Amino acid sequence: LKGREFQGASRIPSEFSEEELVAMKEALKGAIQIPTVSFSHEESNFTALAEFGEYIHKVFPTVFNTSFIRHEVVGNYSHLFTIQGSEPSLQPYMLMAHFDVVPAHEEDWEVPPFSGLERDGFIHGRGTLDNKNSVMAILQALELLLTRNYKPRRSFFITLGHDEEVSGTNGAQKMSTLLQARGIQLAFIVDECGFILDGFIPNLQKPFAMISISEKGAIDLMLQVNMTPGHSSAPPKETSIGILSAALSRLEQTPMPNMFKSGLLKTTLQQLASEFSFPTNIVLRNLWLFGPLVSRILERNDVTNALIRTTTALTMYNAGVKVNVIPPVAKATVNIRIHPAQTVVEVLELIKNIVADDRVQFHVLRAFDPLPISPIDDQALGYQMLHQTIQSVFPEVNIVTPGTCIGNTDSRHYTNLTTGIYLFNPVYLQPQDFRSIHGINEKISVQGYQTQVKFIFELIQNSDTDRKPVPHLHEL
Ligand SMILES: CCCCCCCC/C=C\CCCCCCCC(=O)N[C@@H](CCCCN)C(=O)O
Ligand SMILES: [Zn+2]
Ligand SMILES: [Zn+2]
Repeated sequence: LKGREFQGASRIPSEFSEEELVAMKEALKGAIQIPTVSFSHEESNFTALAEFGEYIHKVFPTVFNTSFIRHEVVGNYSHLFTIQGSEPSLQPYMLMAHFDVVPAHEEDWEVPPFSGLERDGFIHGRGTLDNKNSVMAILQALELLLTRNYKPRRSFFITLGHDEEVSGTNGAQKMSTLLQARGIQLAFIVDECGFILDGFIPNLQKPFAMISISEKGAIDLMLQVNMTPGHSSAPPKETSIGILSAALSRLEQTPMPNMFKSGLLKTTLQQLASEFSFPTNIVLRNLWLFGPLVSRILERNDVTNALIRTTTALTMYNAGVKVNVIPPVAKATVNIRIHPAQTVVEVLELIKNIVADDRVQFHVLRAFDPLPISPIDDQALGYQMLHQTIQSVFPEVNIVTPGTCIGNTDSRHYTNLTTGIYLFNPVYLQPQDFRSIHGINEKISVQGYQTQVKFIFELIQNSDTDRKPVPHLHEL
């Protein structure tokens, strides 16, 4: 299946001049230098968000001056591009990314987080993986295609959110509402989260591509205990702090059920079996027998544990007004990430049973179910387009597997427009890179970024196909 070649249109090779390669990385560096930080729902660096809009106008002039591309600013800072294809019968698709970033504490970094400095072949800074790399790579690939006189057959949208890190309610949610009002239905969406994973599984030497086809749900839950205040010189047997702490400790010490049996990680491991030598390959091929053993091993690692169960993180605690006053109220907030095989209602019930104390009140601050699981069969255009493009751009990657995003992305605001949501950032990710996302020393290799541009350049052309995807060989 080769997109444009099948249509008789000549395919534009993904080859870039030295000058273009340099311009690519310089454009990303400039984007990193704009501190588009989302601090909270109320507080963002609005000046930087506006500056980012001016910046993309400057570095991608062709995108903004092409007759078949419509650009709109939504929610003051987010960007919606409608790229009109020549074949209206082909259902459009959408490429997504976000350009807000989480804060960075400069002192902890080896290289200033908003410097975009290039060192040892890497571009350093907040947003180089999450997710300005995608914002810039999408626009860059389109700019390069347009300068080669590309005109798509299949229409597509590009949405660039400005508030993903604080829920996407002003950006993605508004763009979704706007597209819905226009009657748009999408063949598929591609957003951040999956990667080419390298070094996440012990004894697996080779990298593999994981396309997330669902993402976990979430609950922000506030627990509160009210008690009568009084003098600390004659304390009661139990205080609000003690009762709440005991409840929180029970939550931390009682893991949610292991859902390995009904999760996607099982499929991933079965697909990876052939990459291992004896006896791991036999174990992974026979998970009906070795499943309990394997899932116990997966529980030991924080990332794989997050993939097999709902997790409960104690993130905020507040109590006490003065050292000699028994506090009237203690509050804590727990951030829960729901496994795709469970729901908000089920998890809340489990939480209440674990806490098992009527003095603890529960206030749900925000909750949403996991995303539905997107199809990956031979007719699933989005999955097949990504699969095909991975095979051509990363020929060294043998295995492409579906997975679950353990975080949340803006894509969850678009479930009204499509059933095919695929989360894949075409970049190599090692465990230390994973820790740099929202952590310190986030960076991307220059070559990795240039390959990401190439990937999108090819993905856009591949998506021009009007054929149903042909069956591919399964790894199983
Ligand atoms: C055997 C397989 C091993 C798999 C290893 C998986 C490695 C995980 C790879 C990537 C995960 C990166 C997650 C980044 C996307 C998350 C985006 C994010 O941080 N979103 C925020 C949204 C906040 C919205 C407001 N509350 C979040 O989830 O907190
Ligand atoms: Zn992100
Ligand atoms: Zn993030």
